[in-house]
Amino acid sequence: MKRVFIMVLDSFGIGETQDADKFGDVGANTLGHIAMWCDANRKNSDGSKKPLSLPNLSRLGLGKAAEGSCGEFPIGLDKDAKIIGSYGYAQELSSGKDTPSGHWEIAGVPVLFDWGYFANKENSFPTELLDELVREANLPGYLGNCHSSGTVVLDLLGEEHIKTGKPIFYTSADSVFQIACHENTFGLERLYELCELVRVKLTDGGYNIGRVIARPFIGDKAGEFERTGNRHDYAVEPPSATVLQKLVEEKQGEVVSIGKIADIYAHVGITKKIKATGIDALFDASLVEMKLAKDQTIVFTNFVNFDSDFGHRRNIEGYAAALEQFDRRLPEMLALVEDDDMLIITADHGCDPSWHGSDHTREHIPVLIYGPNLPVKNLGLCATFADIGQTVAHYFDTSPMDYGKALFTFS
Ligand SMILES: O=P(O)(O)O[C@H]1O[C@H](CO)[C@@H](O)[C@H]1O
Ligand SMILES: [Mn+2]
Ligand SMILES: [Mn+2]
Repeated sequence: MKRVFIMVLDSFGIGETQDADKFGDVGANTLGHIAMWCDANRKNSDGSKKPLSLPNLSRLGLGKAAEGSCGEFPIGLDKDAKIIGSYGYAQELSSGKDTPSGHWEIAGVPVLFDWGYFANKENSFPTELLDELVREANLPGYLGNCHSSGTVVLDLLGEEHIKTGKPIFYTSADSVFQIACHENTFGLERLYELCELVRVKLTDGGYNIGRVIARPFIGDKAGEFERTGNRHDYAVEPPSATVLQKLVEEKQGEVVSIGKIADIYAHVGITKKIKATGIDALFDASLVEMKLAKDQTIVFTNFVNFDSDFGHRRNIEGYAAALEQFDRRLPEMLALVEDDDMLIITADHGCDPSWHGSDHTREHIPVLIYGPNLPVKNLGLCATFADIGQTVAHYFDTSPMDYGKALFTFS
């Protein structure tokens, strides 16, 4: 039975890439800096040090992959862990350090063109586009129109939004048009409709923007607003067939999306979609689908919370605790990996919570691959995230991907 389980820890980078200077990210290291922070700051109740503890990811080779990536073993992780899988680190060929680029490249399709960006920090969106939106969606106006962190912008403009009914438009260093609206006062369906309109305008207008993101929230006043699990991403389609699409079309296989995966691939090459909110719920859903998975199936989960709740929020302590929570549950997942299966634990970019600003960071991703019948070896540097997609293509014996090299041979 052939099954692949891909777990993306969204934003879990393990050290700067060679081209990090182009992104202002020289020195960024999501895992390394979390580990350093824990070693320096975290204490047990008796006052003793409480370093980062990831024993199960360490058994999959995380510490050694990170050491390969940046030259330093993450402080606190177990250097002597008995390694049970293959481990390495990958650099990104894609031009951006965003979620779709990272995921598409993992599935064998790097983004070699340049996305469009709204580069201006203030008055970020073109006036003619905003005017059209106001007219066609019958809006009383808009708020924001700037670069911002999505939680900061709520504290700043959430109350005014409730009072005026004007949606909050904002963007970031990514190729995104984000819209925050109150679920009750503005209405969730109305927010989705507005996003759909913006998606059409951006595509038809040739803006080349990767995603429109609906950011619904609840609460009554600044400091108490909360974003809900009803976030919805409207992505463009990958430029060519991903390994997901090849498995479905060439082998009549199944691809089960858990969390944001379906949205990220614009629903192309996905046969089943499960939504879940929070690391535990995403983990639970992954276990359920792994148990149900038949031959020729990929179960593909995106753990968005590492990025959205901790990376962008620059919350080092929270990121560390979330990693430990994931790690504690990992034995439940390892127990479901059968003889011919392949479990891949990886990431889509970095988002160093110790870094300036609130954007992603250009980093290597970990490539941790486990299966009872697979080799245990150091994979070293993978020249592209697409090595993962090519490995999966070889494993399922689909037509090969244009990018990446298979990390193993399969008989
Ligand atoms: O600050 P929030 O709203 O979480 O936004 C972040 O989430 C977007 C999608 O990952 C990124 O482009 C970044 O802007
Ligand atoms: Mn991401
Ligand atoms: Mn992000």
